Amino acid sequence: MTDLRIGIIGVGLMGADHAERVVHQTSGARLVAVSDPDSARASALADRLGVRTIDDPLALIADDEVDAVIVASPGFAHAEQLHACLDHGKPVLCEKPLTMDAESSLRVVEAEHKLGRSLIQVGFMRRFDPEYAELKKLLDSGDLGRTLLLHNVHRNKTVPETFRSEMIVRDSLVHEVDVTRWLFGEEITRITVHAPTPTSLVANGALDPQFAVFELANGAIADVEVFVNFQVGYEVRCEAVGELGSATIGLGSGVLTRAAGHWGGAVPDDFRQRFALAYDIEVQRWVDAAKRGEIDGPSAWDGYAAAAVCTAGVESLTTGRPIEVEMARRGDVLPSVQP
Ligand SMILES: NC(=O)c1ccc[n+]([C@@H]2O[C@H](COP(=O)([O-])OP(=O)(O)OC[C@H]3O[C@@H](n4cnc5c(N)ncnc54)[C@H](O)[C@@H]3O)[C@@H](O)[C@H]2O)c1
Ligand SMILES: O[C@H]1[C@H](O)[C@@H](O)[C@H](O)[C@@H](O)[C@H]1O
Repeated sequence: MTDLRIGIIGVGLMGADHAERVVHQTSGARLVAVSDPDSARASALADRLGVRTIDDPLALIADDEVDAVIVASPGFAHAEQLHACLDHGKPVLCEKPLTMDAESSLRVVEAEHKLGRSLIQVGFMRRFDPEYAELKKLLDSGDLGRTLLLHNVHRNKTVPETFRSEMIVRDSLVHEVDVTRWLFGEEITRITVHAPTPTSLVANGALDPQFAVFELANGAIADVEVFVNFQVGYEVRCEAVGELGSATIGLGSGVLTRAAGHWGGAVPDDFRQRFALAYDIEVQRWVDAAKRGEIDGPSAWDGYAAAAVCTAGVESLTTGRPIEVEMARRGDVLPSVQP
């Protein structure tokens, strides 16, 4: 079968990483074009990888040589670019978040449903991380009994100055929203986001760290510490507590060294090292599925559900109150899709 010809929109940290992945790691796919308003950045990458630049992202989506699109622009640009992909019938792997709020995400879900084809996969890559996948398998096996609690830690070394309190919910906490829904197979019905004393090391007034509590439809609870200016490095941990035992992932059990009066290992700098394998698997499975006219991963509905929880999360952060999550009923929005 011929290669899937891919165009990438937004080639900052994540888009450039995906570009290298498509060129060097992914079989059955070929990178043909990139687009970024920072034209120097786009040209430098395109020259190095031997592909075209197309200034206007919507022109990249419409381009005849592009079969499928990876959207790695900032979240505020996703809605317009996703609708354009749907209008042109092109499969798209869209980095999280699907869009910045529940309402615009629901419009995307509805537009895709109208087409009658699943064209959108959302970049919730933790579902492809071997440790998370093993945890999911263990919980589904029932060996730990019913899962009652989930404790999560999500720390970034630093984030850009522009990353403010709301972004911590919509762009960072959104990962735990997705893994919680996925691990439990249940919706989050209520969210409370607490803002403890912020770190003094950020000058933009961001409420960082945050501590969120998710209440699920089945009565289970998940908690999340999200701290995006932790200084040390990238840490993502998750402990599930069941009736018969617990399981923890993300302890960084790489090489431990003992030398000169110290022992220890390395902490990755950011997500590109910690989740490298997850991104590789995610992109390969998306390419394989796109060639079959399918998706193989989190759907637009999953992106919408996460956006609905984060919309309530931002309200909780600003009011200090627990907020009920308002989510459309799946059967009303997607009448012809199995529950
Ligand atoms: N799955 C993950 O673990 C992961 C990790 C990092 C980022 N992300 C997601 O990837 C996306 C990009 O994040 P990043 O960290 O690479 O950000 P970044 O700021 O490093 O890069 C964003 C790029 O998009 C370009 N851009 C700005 N406006 C644009 C527009 N309207 N159209 C096209 N390009 C535009 C910028 O010039 C920049 O080059 C976000 O949605 C983010 O949440 C996901
Ligand atoms: O966009 C990034 C990305 O999604 C990372 O995986 C997450 O750890 C960061 O907090 C977020 O800012």
